[in-house]
Amino acid sequence: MRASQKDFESALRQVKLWKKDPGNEVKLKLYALYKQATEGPCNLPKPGMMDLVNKAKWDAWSALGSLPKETARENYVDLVSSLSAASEPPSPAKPAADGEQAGGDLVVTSENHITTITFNRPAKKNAITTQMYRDIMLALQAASKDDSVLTVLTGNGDYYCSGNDLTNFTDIPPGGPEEKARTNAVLLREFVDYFIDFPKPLVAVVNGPAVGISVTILGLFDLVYASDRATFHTPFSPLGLSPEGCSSYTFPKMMGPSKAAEMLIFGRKLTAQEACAQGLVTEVFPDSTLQKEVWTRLRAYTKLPPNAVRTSREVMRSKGRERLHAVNAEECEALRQRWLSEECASAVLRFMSRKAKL
Ligand SMILES: CCCC/C=C/CC(=O)SCCNC(=O)CCNC(=O)[C@H](O)C(C)(C)COP(=O)(O)OP(=O)(O)OC[C@H]1O[C@@H](n2cnc3c(N)ncnc32)[C@H](O)[C@@H]1OP(=O)(O)O
Repeated sequence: MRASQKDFESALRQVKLWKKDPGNEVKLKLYALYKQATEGPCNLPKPGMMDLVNKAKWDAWSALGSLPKETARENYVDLVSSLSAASEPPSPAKPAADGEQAGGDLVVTSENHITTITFNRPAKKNAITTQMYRDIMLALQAASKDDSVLTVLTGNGDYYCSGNDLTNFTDIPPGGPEEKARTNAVLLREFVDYFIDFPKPLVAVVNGPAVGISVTILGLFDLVYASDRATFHTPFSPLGLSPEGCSSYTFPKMMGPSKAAEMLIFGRKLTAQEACAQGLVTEVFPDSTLQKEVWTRLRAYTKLPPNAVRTSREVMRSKGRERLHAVNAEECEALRQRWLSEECASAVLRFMSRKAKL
């Protein structure tokens, strides 16, 4: 059945009522279909390379070619109705009370003296959004004060985490790319500082492939247990980026400068066994037994005298903390500049256009 002008207007009103941001990809599709339905094919000049947002919008609209206005209107109505019918948006993450589970892109649970923070965006391979960085910091703040002995980070689905959500870079504020780069650098520095200063043992249960920042911060963890399906990938150079999470310091210290260079400069992806041999991973488990073996072990660790555990950790960590803060500051400044580079802009556009399924 063809969508009428009334259906189209009703879909436009419906979009305004959505409580949850549908994400940049959906917004781009809606934008393109709206423009095509109301103005016809795109005949605007192509925006400059660094004007990421307008360039992405232009690409999405232009990709519709000579699609008739009526078909665009119909596709818009169909898209809105399919999205409106989809499941209710999850609630935002919050630090949980004992045993409580919060839904959303981040799930925080606290049970048996273990606080677990789970990346919960499996459809996006658990890519970390700006909100998730903030929610992780809130969760760490709460976990540092609760009665847990250990804090665990893990992922839901086939990935542990695909790193920074690359669409973070498309939402340019009024101050332009410079302001975006500055606020990202502040956010990143604060985020990594939370891991440097966290007072209790941090454990990663790496259930699948890990990319980018989810790999680099592992150098700040006490234990890293990985599935034999996990891989460890830091593709910074291809993205026009440079290392973060203090990895420029922790990785060479842990695996030697040359192995660290292979990962951090040349983007070599490590298997779980290789990462274990390099000291990044504590132990590798068959995927089928990972959960059972790891959680049994962690529960046993929580029975250890908690003050002794904290004291041992503090004496192991305190000496390097100041250095780590300095490294973090330096890495964030380098990244602030990288984010403004054409190399980085092209890489993000490449990723976005790969995904433009309009
Ligand atoms: C402000 C602080 C900044 C800190 C900076 C940190 C630096 C980094 O973390 S750099 C690393 C950034 N991450 C990446 O480069 C990974 C990009 N993703 C991929 O290469 C691939 O998606 C994958 C290898 C992880 C998985 O490939 P696969 O073919 O199996 O699945 P896809 O169809 O590509 O992905 C499914 C779905 O997930 C979306 N997605 C995956 N990763 C990201 C991401 N990092 N950012 C945003 N979205 C991501 C992907 O677009 C797909 O979505 P759709 O199904 O809607 O198309």
